[in-house]
Amino acid sequence: MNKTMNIEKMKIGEIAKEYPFALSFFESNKLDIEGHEEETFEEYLNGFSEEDIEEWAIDIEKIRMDFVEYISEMLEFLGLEKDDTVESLSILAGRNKSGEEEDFGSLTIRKSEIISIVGPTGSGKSRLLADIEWTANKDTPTGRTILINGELPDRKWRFSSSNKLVAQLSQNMNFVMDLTVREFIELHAESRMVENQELVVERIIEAANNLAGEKFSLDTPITSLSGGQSRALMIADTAILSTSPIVLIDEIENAGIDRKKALNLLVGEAKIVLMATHDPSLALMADKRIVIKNGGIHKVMETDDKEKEMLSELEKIDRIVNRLRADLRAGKSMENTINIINKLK
Ligand SMILES: Nc1ncnc2c1ncn2[C@@H]1O[C@H](COP(=O)(O)OP(=O)(O)OP(=O)(O)O)[C@@H](O)[C@H]1O
Repeated sequence: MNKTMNIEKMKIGEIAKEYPFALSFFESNKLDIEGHEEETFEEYLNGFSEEDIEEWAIDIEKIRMDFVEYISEMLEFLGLEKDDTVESLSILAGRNKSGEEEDFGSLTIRKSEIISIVGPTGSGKSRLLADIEWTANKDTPTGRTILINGELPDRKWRFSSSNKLVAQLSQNMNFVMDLTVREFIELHAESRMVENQELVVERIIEAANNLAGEKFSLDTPITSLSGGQSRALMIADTAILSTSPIVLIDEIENAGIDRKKALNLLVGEAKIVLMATHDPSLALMADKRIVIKNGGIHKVMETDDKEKEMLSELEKIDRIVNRLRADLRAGKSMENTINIINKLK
């Protein structure tokens, strides 16, 4: 459906919120909309007196038509007229580091699928994530192409900041801004135009503290968060605030947070999730894994039933290692945990 059809029936305040670029139309036409937020654009135009119209040589009918056309052109330019749902993401083969063609042809990942990316250090896992983030079109070192819903993606995904295709969680999380945790979350919530900000802030801090070992508060300056805490904050923030249909995760393992909880939080909704990992349990939580070798996609493997069965065993081992880590961090002897392990044998 054409979204501009009802624009004249929308209140000016709503227009400004939904189509921020409309403000530059009002400005360039010297239309002062302040205080008229509750009126529709039609009512606003009808509100001009005969004297105003004469004095300012306002052509009401022309402004009305120009406005509808402007909004419609902007929406088309930004690609917002189309349906936004991302059903699938496809990777079309490029070349490995030696310049040889990748031979997997193409790989299509559908909504709600989790894909892990594995391979030796330096093999090109982050490069693949970067290709997806940039929606590569043979314009990255790998020569790969990324399709969304089977087509070359729209321009809007590269340019829009509030409507991003991809939410990226990377290894390095260096905050330089002088903000408290609360201010940081509020800033994000504002830019995403969420309603009920206070509730969202509370949910994010709660989820973040649920992932991080050492708790932090809303008044903590973000620059004094530890690596694990800032990672936990970013994960909770992305999971709860981000509307991006694709989530890319570069190594959650070394962050000192509960990785499995983090993954569950991120995967909660119908999203496409790709994560680079060296961790067997995380890799087994994925439906498929992409094996990278020498910069190229070497093969794509399904997680088979035998491996899935192993997952619960692996989780037991992880729990023991986590316990030992907690002992270690708290300055306790690890003997107690070791005794428990021995009893389980
Ligand atoms: N197909 C390719 N063609 C050319 N350069 C590539 C290709 N794939 C990866 N590279 C380059 O190789 C380098 C290492 O890749 P990358 O950082 O993606 O490795 P990684 O697997 O993520 O490593 P780590 O496990 O250490 O994080 C990067 O500079 C990347 O741009």
